[in-house]
Amino acid sequence: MAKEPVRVLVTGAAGQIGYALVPMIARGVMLGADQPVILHMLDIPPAAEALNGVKMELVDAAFPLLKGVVATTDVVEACTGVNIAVMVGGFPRKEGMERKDVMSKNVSIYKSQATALEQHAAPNCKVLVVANPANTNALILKEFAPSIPAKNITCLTRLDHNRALGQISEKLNVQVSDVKNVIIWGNHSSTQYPDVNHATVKTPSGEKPVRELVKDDAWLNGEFITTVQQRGAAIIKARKLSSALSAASAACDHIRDWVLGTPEGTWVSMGVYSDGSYNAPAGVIYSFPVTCRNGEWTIVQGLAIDEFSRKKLDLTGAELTEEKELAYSCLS
Ligand SMILES: NC(=O)c1ccc[n+]([C@@H]2O[C@H](COP(=O)([O-])OP(=O)(O)OC[C@H]3O[C@@H](n4cnc5c(N)ncnc54)[C@H](O)[C@@H]3O)[C@@H](O)[C@H]2O)c1
Ligand SMILES: O=C(O)C[C@H](O)C(=O)O
Repeated sequence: MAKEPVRVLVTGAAGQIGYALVPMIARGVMLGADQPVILHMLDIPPAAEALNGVKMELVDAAFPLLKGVVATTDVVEACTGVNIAVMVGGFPRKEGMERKDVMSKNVSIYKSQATALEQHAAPNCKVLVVANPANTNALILKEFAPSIPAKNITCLTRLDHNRALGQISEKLNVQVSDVKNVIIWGNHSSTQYPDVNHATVKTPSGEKPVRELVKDDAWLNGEFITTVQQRGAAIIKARKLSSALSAASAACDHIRDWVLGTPEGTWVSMGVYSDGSYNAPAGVIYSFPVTCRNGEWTIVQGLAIDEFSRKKLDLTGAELTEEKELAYSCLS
């Protein structure tokens, strides 16, 4: 029997990530090739005409899984009945800006959209915040939508996770799909800590630790980390626009693994509401290694954290605590 359609909201759908993301969702990349979808697309009035153009293209693409399109500038209409909300709407960082610089514009958007989601989304709606500062926008959304369970509100660090996999695969000249279990700890910002201490590569003679294969701790503790931390800025410098196709693809990976589950023996990175695991600050949205099953994520516990990593986990945690304060001061 055919599955019932899932309603997926994309905010900021007339923007660059939106333009890359909606066809991926409509093709089944996010929820599977047998899962019909109804797309809800929200943008602001100045982008209404462009949004309508995206809707026209979705119709023209004749996607078999796409069972309907709602394109609107009305936040209540956009949020009504949605099962999944991908929050991309906001103002992107320009060259020379830190993600924090876009804080005040974006947190107020997330405060008001929290209320609309809380009141109108389907029960158990899963929320992924992409717009920067992603962790803190997600936290504000959580704080102002108290009836949405905290476990349903996440932010995107899968792009950073995928960037780390990509760097290791290039360094070792191996398939990216053979590399797994990197971790992004903390904030989706330049303080994030991409950690390879538990990462492995599938080789003809079994799974081997990344450190053993790379045999270059100076690179792993130096250039590898800064390349991943600064990759967003490098893309902005090269394209004069922030990353879009890789961000859209990572958003699909995030939701797919959350809903359909992570493969056995594999974890992924997700920004989730911190319970203080690994002595990260509790009460902020912090990126952890997680596994997913039956639509729920669980933080992977018991990984050894060395002294080098400890400092980096603390540094990015401190930035999130500071961002939380800054966000509240912007809202007051
Ligand atoms: N977490 C990540 O890994 C990651 C990666 C890339 C980009 N980003 C962030 O994603 C966001 C979107 O990036 P983009 O390149 O698509 O930007 P963009 O400017 O091309 O698109 C953003 C869209 O949001 C719309 N918008 C603005 N305010 C809105 C509101 N209140 N409600 C609904 N829509 C609204 C704009 O009109 C625009 O169409 C930015 O904040 C960017 O920094 C995050
Ligand atoms: O770096 C940015 O501002 C854009 C995005 O967050 C990215 O990581 O590419």
